[in-house]
Amino acid sequence: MPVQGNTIDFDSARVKLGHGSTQQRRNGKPAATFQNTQRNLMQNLQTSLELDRVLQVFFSALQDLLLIDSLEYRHTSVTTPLLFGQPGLHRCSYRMSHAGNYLGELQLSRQTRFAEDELLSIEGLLATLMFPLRNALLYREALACALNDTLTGAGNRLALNQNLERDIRSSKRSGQPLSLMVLDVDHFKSVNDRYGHAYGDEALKAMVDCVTATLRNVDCLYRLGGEEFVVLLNNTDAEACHLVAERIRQSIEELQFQIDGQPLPMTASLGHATLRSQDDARSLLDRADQRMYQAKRNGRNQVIGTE
Ligand SMILES: Nc1nc2c(ncn2[C@@H]2O[C@H](COP(=O)(O)OP(=O)(O)OP(=O)(O)O)[C@@H](O)[C@H]2O)c(=O)[nH]1
Repeated sequence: MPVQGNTIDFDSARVKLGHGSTQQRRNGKPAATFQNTQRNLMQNLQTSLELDRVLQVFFSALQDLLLIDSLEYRHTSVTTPLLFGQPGLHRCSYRMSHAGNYLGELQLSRQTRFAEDELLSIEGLLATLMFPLRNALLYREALACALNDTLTGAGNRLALNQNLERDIRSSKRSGQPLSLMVLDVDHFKSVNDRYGHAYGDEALKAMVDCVTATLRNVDCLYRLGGEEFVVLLNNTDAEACHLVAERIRQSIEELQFQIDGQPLPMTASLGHATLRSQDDARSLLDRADQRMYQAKRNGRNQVIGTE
């Protein structure tokens, strides 16, 4: 597939912007088209800090000016590339950076080859995208910091509160079941006491990786605090939740975590609960929590899902 590649540092792109704006004449379109597009783009890009939205606005503006079939955006912080439109045969791609900061890779495509003056237009508009894109990436990063536990990368309590409220509303509206489980690592104090806090941290991270690997992409793990975690399972009834909880319990038991080459056996106790019509976030969490304590009292390393 033919690719016209470019590395674009936005400082130099801004120089090209002046050049491009005087030369924009495509298929008989008046020069004002580029300037109008750019002016509209400037205004519309101010309306959102969401990366998806910013790129969608940019894609629409490009399509106003040029024939473009698709836009694909990749960045190390974005797990799945963001794709708008249907990819065509010919592509031009840009690796974007500003003041030494990597801003991602953007690829445009269509069925016919891009002409030089079109590439100039694209670069001119890319310069307009620079600050909104940088701000959207910073916003994303700030959100991730605000909503994730810094040690383990699991969601934090704020994220749990937000998502649980949202999921309860959606479950009550749709009638789809919603379950959650509370997980607490067993005898974790003895890990810290025996090996030190730093190794305790490593053990917690390994446990979180293990639980995450056991979950579907749509299921989320949150750290309530200390060695206590919550897993939120949408569209999941009590029976299915029990199976998932049992799978998690087993995978933690089988986790081959080592400290200085020595195996460190780890287990966890889990309690789960499924949303009832009269439940709110507090009562649902409390019920799962009580069952987790029941599992502790029963001897730990087990799952309890009914009273
Ligand atoms: N390394 C590390 N330890 C933590 C962290 N947060 C909490 N802890 C420790 O986790 C331990 C929890 O101890 P307890 O509440 O007594 O529970 P436990 O020893 O796991 O015993 P049971 O829950 O009854 O099975 C304490 O030693 C805390 O210091 C953390 O971020 N890192």
